[in-house]
Parts: sequence; C-alpha cells; structure tokens
Amino acid sequence: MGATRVAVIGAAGRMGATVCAAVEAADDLELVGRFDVGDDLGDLAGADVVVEFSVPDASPGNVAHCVAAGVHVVVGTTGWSDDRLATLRARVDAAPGVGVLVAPNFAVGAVLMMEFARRAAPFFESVEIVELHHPDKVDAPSGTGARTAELVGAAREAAGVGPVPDATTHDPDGARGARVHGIPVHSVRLRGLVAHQEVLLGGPGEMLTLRHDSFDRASFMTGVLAALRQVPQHPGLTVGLEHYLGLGG
Ligand SMILES: NC(=O)C1=CN([C@@H]2O[C@H](COP(=O)(O)OP(=O)(O)OC[C@H]3O[C@@H](n4cnc5c(N)ncnc54)[C@H](O)[C@@H]3O)[C@@H](O)[C@H]2O)C=CC1
Ligand SMILES: O=C(O)C1=N[C@H](C(=O)O)C[C@H](O)C1
Repeated sequence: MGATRVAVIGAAGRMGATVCAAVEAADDLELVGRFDVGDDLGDLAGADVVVEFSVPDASPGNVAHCVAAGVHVVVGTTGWSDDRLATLRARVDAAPGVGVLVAPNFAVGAVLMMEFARRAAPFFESVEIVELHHPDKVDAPSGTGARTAELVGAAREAAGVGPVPDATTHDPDGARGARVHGIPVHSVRLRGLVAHQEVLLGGPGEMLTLRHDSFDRASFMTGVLAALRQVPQHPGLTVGLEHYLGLGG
C-alpha cells in the first residue's frame, strides 16, 4: 500500500509547521500540500487526509471544504462551540464514509488528565480549572480548559452533585474567572509557557491536583499522527482523541 497523502491547513503556524515536519519524517505518510491564509484550498492537493490547525473563525469553513470534497479531516483548532459542532455534524452526516476528528488536545497526557478529571469530579464538592499558555494564544479559555469543564460538569450533573460552593457576592473585576458548564476556569497567559493545565478538586480537609504540562509542541505529534492514520476507519464526527484511544465514557 502507498503512503497516505496528507495536506496541512494552517501550515505556516506554530502547530501547522510542526505537523508538516512530523509528516515529512514518517515513512508511511507523504506531505502533498501546505495551505495557509489566503490560499485556494481547491482539490486539497489530492490529499487523503487533511490536518487543520488554523484559527477559530476560519476552521469551520476550512473543515466544511474538506468534507464537501470527501476528504477525512483531523482538526486541532479550538473554538468549536456546540452550535458549530452541530452544523459540522450535519455536514458530515451528509457525506457518508468521511471521518472527522475534532480534538481540543492531542497530547496523550492531557487526554488522560481530562479522563481522570471526569472520573474524579463526582467525588469532590469543589472543582476549579487553571489553564496556562503562551501569550500568543488568541482564544480563552483554552479548548482543553473548556472541554475539561464540560466533561467535569456533565459527570457532576449525572451523579447529582450540586453547584460548586462559592460565597462570592462582590466581584466587579471578574476575579473568580469564567464559568464553563458551572465550573470556574482561570486563564493565565505568560511568556515562557507552552500549554499547561491544573484541575483542582477539593473536599473537606483535602485537595486532589491533576496537572499536565506540554513543554514542547512535540507533545502533540504522537496524537496527531495516530489520529491521521486512524481517521479513515472512523466515519462520522468524533469529538475528542479519547475515543480513538479506547477511553471516554
Ligand atoms: N488540539 C491540540 O492539541 C492543539 C490545538 N491548538 C490550537 O490550534 C490552533 C492553532 O494554534 P497555533 O498553531 O499555535 O496558532 P498560529 O497562530 O501559530 O497558527 C495559525 C495559522 O493559521 C493560519 N490561518 C489563519 N487564518 C487562516 C485561514 N482562513 N485558512 C488557513 N490558515 C489560516 C495563520 O496564518 C497561521 O499560520 C489554535 O486554535 C490552538 O488553540 C494548538 C496546539 C495544540
Ligand atoms: O494554543 C495552544 O497552544 C493550545 N491550544 C489548545 C487549547 O486551547 O486547549 C491545546 C493546547 O492547550 C495548546
């Protein structure tokens, strides 16, 4: 069997460039196209699979182009709201056989952190998420932070756990952070960082801290390469790399 032909959208960016290098280094993959802002996606350079790391407002259009062309897509761009995912799901359902994976984080450790947080969530009264990133990141909270809050919030609701306790009545500057699915999420942007997250779970007299650190974008490549090799075997829309790793509830 020949090499899988891969095109990258957002190829000039931090993640896109790292993905291009990883694809070029893999014997079973061939990099056939690099696309960035302003490029005509056309026939996607004849790719079998596209990897998409661009910006939240461009990603839905880029992915729709790939799906309409019948090309599988691995999407790492963040900002996929429920509405955007619903629109994408309808497009994918109308393109039988096409696989699309949208994953907020491709680092295996981060996927495990989210899974551990989901499992631990019903056992603690309090949960807060602190996500820390490089200051060139344009979106807040991070996709990982938002997804973790969604998983944790759903697990607490399913277990009948009430809202997180919080006596705050005066917070004119938003010091308590964003609320995502009822979970406080705090975003730090700091020069020197790459991508980091802590999930703090508190109960009477104890705290469990789950922490993941991506020190280098190499941390995402194992997941990206595994995803682009597997996506043709997963027709339809999948959200979260955990479903390709045999995890997830
Ligand atoms: N899922 C994951 O594991 C990870 C996801 N990300 C996400 O990936 C996205 C990109 O992150 P970075 O590479 O750090 O950003 P970046 O800013 O370095 O790269 C974004 C690239 O997209 C390009 N772009 C902008 N509009 C475009 C369009 N309409 N079509 C094609 N390309 C376009 C830009 O010119 C730029 O080259 C962000 O949403 C980020 O949160 C980042 C790291 C890991
Ligand atoms: O922009 C980044 O860098 C990252 N974005 C993703 C996110 O928003 O969760 C994944 C990772 O945290 C790095």
